[in-house]
Amino acid sequence: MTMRLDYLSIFPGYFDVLDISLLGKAVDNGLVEVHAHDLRDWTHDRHRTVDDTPCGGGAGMVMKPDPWGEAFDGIIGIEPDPSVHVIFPTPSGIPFTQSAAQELSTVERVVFCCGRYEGIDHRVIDYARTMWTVHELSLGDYVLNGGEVAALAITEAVVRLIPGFMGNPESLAEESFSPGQERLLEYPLFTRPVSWRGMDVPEVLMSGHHGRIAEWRREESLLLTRDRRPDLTD
Ligand SMILES: NC(=O)c1ccno1
Repeated sequence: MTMRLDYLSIFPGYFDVLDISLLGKAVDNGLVEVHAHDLRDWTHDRHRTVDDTPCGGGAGMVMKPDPWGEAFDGIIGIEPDPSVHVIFPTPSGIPFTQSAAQELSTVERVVFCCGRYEGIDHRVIDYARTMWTVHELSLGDYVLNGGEVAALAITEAVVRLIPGFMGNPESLAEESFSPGQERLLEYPLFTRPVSWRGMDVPEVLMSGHHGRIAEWRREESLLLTRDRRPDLTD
């Protein structure tokens, strides 16, 4: 399966980075197909206007619905299709989690709608919900200047889970938040040299005793999770 990823933004250049590293390799080996679009290509005035003042007053500008609607028509189509997943990165979205990344890694088409200014006219989201499967997703309780960086983060979290993307799928099994990890944070990692600036790799990790190593790692994960993310252990 090839996953098609579309990005709608007034700064499509943000997505040039997807040609680099593993994501670039995923494109080269046909796992993903990436299309970045400039929302202004669906405007019709000299200034290629995409925003206007908010109805009801308030600071800043709101993204007009018209360019979004025409871009949807051109990029996705005018027929409803729930197999298309449309993502609006927004601080008011539901928290984006590893399980959401896992679910999205199995779909064939994802369209990212990257808002700017104060946000997108809500009718755009309401319209999208009548046509496709919509996700309003938040990376965390903070505000970015737009959805582009969040779209890149979500892309990386999703694409790396596509079968065939990671050279060694085993490396996914023990990461933080991996399925079967009981929502535990990953244990501390070490490699050679065994001694570095007066600090040594924990002896148990050099013992070759797999049972003890597994026990040490689980204990470290439990301690780390309890300390940093007690919410995960509820
Ligand atoms: N917190 C977020 O995910 C976000 C997306 C756009 N601005 O903030």
